[in-house]
Amino acid sequence: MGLQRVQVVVDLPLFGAFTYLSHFPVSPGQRVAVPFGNRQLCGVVVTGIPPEGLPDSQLKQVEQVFDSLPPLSADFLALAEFAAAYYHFPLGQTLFTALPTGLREARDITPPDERPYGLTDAGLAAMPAARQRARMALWQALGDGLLSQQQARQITPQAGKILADWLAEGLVQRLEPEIQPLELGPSPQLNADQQAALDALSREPAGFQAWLLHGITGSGKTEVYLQRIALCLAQRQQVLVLVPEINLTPQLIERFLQRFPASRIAVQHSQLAEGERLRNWLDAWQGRADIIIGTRLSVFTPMPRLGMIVVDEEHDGSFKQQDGLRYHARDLAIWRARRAGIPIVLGSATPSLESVANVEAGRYRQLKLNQRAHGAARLPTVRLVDTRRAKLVEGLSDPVIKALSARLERKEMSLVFINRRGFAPVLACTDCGWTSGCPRCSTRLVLHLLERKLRCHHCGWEENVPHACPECGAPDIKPLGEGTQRLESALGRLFPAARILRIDRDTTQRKQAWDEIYRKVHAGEVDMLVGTQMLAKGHDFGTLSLVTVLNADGGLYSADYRASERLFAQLTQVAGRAGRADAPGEVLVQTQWPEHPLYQALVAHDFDGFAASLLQERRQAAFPPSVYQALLRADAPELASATAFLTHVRQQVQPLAAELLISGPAPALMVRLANRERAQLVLESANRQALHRFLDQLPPLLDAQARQHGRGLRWSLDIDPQEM
Ligand SMILES: Nc1ncnc2c1ncn2[C@@H]1O[C@H](COP(=O)(O)OP(=O)(O)OP(=O)(O)O)[C@@H](O)[C@H]1O
Ligand SMILES: [Zn+2]
Repeated sequence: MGLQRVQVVVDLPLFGAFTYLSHFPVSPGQRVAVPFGNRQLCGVVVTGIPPEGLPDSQLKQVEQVFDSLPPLSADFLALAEFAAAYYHFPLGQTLFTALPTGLREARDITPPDERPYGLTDAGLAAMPAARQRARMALWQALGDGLLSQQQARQITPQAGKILADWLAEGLVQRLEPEIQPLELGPSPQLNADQQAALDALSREPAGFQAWLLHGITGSGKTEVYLQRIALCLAQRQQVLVLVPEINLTPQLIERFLQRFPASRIAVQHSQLAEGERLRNWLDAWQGRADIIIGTRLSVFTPMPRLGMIVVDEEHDGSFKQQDGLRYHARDLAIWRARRAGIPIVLGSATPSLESVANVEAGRYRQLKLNQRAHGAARLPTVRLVDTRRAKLVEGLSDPVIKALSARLERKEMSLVFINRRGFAPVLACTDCGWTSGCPRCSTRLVLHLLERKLRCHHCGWEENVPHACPECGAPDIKPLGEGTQRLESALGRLFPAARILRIDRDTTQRKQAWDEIYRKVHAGEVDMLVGTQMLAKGHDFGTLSLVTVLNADGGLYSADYRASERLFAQLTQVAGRAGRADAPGEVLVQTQWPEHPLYQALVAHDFDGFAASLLQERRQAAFPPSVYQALLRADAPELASATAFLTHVRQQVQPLAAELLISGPAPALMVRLANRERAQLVLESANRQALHRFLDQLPPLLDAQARQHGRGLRWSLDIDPQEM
């Protein structure tokens, strides 16, 4: 075999592949060790024709081929190539993001051979002497059927050594494991909506189809997934289930284990120990795992027998990665399902407007679950408490205090929800309801208290903070959504006897935190749960009968045009924790704007109406999903350099930007982060192809421009950005 030229990518921020010579036969997807500068790096061979021209003498050579594992599959490479192209990110870094850490290093990985042992004909005839107890026991057990390494070790601790000897002597052989017949744990009788959804999902001929399973909170969406997954497993297909970070609870995994006791379920998330993540990844790739449940990064897990993808809580923000490869796992999952020719089910009680628009456009088909699944459970009654005229004690209105005491007396659990999430502060007049809007964009101006400025984070408009309301002249204008931190201790003072459990990022850091929370809740050791948005996700707390929401208004008039979509989803989800069992649920929302359409829709449980009006607004204002956006971010030690860089870029690219609208530079919502200051350009177009054709040309140009602006400057592109 002579020298072969191959294209290799490495884990560095460099676009394009590098050409190497190889003495070894290699194919795309093979991991190799290559010299790079004065280091040795792990590389992955990719498809693509090496450029002509360079003489062999100028090329370096592949130093090693890691061939204990087969090359990465064509499907895996294709997904990475698509992600790199779509997110305009270097292919090398994209590929390495998609790999588990163990495979990112320049070393060979030998997967454990998990095939069981069986006796050969020679082995069958070679009965050990009776005094060799261990050998005899093992030989007899093998006579009854195949044994895994682990089962053999349970028979005798010397099994490893004995089996290795016998393998060398040809007395045993390693065989493909027997396929376990599918076993199903007990499942409830589906209600009519669930059955109709399952029938629709099962009736379709094989092939790609995106489904939106839109079911109210507690309507039994998970049950529909489980029963549809059973059909895949019965056909020996693998299933990928993507869930938001916070929903990957032991309870969820337990539910899968109980339903599919004989199937192999592997978990993938970033907190998993490196070894376990690699093992699970290999199990998926080599077809041993039947079900992969994981967070966004598991969308890349190679699965040769993939038969269906489920994306639970598809609206959840954690599916979008916010740094490095800024991918959206739901969107990549759709691409993957299309390429594989399989169905994908997106589930939510509050689908994203993107998905609602895709249903309208006929790209997705919608299935609805309109009733709660559990026996007599109903959606909770939602009431608004007008706080404009009410007297508040420690931020709590009289109806809220009364409702909390009533639950305490009845020994039912309540949830007090505080929205601490940083909705950027917007000024509002408490008299007439005026809020600080941008004169040039349909967004709100953000209050920067230190500089006493109002700024638009879309176009960069800036003005001084007014002393009185520009609309009605009242002096009482103040930022929305302030002051809730002290709530927990306030509740403690108001209800000294109550057992209060606070749930937020701090209290759920530890690994077992959620287990402990569930244990306490289900043991009846909690009267009031106090918490932030983490509580709004798909938890099932059983006996919860009251939810109170104290300071949601901040999200109503936020500078971020997605804020009302998020707020509605969040309130619907948190309200949905109430009344899931037999006790009817009640939700009280304190607000200064009870007339606001968002709250009216919440009271009426009218997701469809509210989503339609939001979509209408987005179309009028030309915001996503009616246009496609990309953000060009720059950061530097000082805002001025980031802004100057973007101004130059803008001047330079303007002639290329037909069919595009470029806005900015504007400071980012959070200007200062980790001692760097950030600004951005918004690039948008109603034509996705035009936007991407434009973006294709950007990286080299940005690199060149950045070099002129000195070392301190960094840029990044965010395609379909979720945070402005
Ligand atoms: N057909 C059914 N009959 C009785 N109980 C059911 C049925 N389907 C689901 N359940 C139960 O109802 C509860 C809610 O179901 P599930 O968790 O599947 O709903 P969900 O729609 O995924 O909920 P959410 O999105 O609000 O978290 C669970 O306790 C589940 O076991
Ligand atoms: Zn503006």
